[in-house]
Amino acid sequence: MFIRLGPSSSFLGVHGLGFWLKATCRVELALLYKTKSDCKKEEVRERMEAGMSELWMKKHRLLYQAATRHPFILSIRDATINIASFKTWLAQDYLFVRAFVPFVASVIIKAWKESDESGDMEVILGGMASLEDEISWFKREAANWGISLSEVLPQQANKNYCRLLESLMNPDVEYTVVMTAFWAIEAVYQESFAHCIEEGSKTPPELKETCARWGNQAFGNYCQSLQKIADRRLQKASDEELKKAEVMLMSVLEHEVEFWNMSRGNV
Ligand SMILES: Cc1ncc(CNC=O)c(N)n1
Repeated sequence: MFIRLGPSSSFLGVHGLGFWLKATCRVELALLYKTKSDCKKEEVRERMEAGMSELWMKKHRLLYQAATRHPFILSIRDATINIASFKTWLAQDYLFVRAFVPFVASVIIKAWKESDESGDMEVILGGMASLEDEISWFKREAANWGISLSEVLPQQANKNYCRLLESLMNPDVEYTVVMTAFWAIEAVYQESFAHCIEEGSKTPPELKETCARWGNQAFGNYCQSLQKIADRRLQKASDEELKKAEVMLMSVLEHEVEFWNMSRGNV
């Protein structure tokens, strides 16, 4: 089902990727909304049954695969990973997760103010609570690998991604749009790392704990809860809000690709 992109694939090359994806995806987006009025019955049914998130994952599958089957992830899975790449990712991700905490806090505020379902709060709060454990884990893991986290500086792709998170904290950004982004951010990690612990993977033992952190079933269930919230909101959303959420999903996926690219040290 998934197209494997080889480690040397020029598709994922840093130069031109963002531009190419943006250009093609904008065209796709224009097509979707142009044809809304003559939308086929099956499409309407699919949208109702599958949920918007699943439909968008199919529609943007190349971008989704680029984010969830990145050469960095494939190199963990086939044990060809260069440990320097892993350390770069670990240190950069620690900084990202610290910026992710205030983002999740802002989602809790929006859930409280805007959500039509009281259960959303508990799901998001659960995610927030596990970030405390995650930050401790990053510190322990960094110490094990001899990384001094206080000396790590964010690379450009990390800064860009954190800037996106910060823009989403703006009270003007709708709950539906931030929930779509939140689900996508978590789902990319879940899908990526679950792939590294699937049967047949050759992930080195010293990296298995990292992969299990996001690839485990409980994190998978949590991602499904986020997806359900996003889909419930998307189903009720206006066309304008839907458009914003779809563009946001694509932006998250692009930022995830760029984030993985950092591990190769060529950004
Ligand atoms: C770049 C990135 N994306 C998603 C996650 C997963 N969320 C929290 O841990 C992460 N750690 N880093």
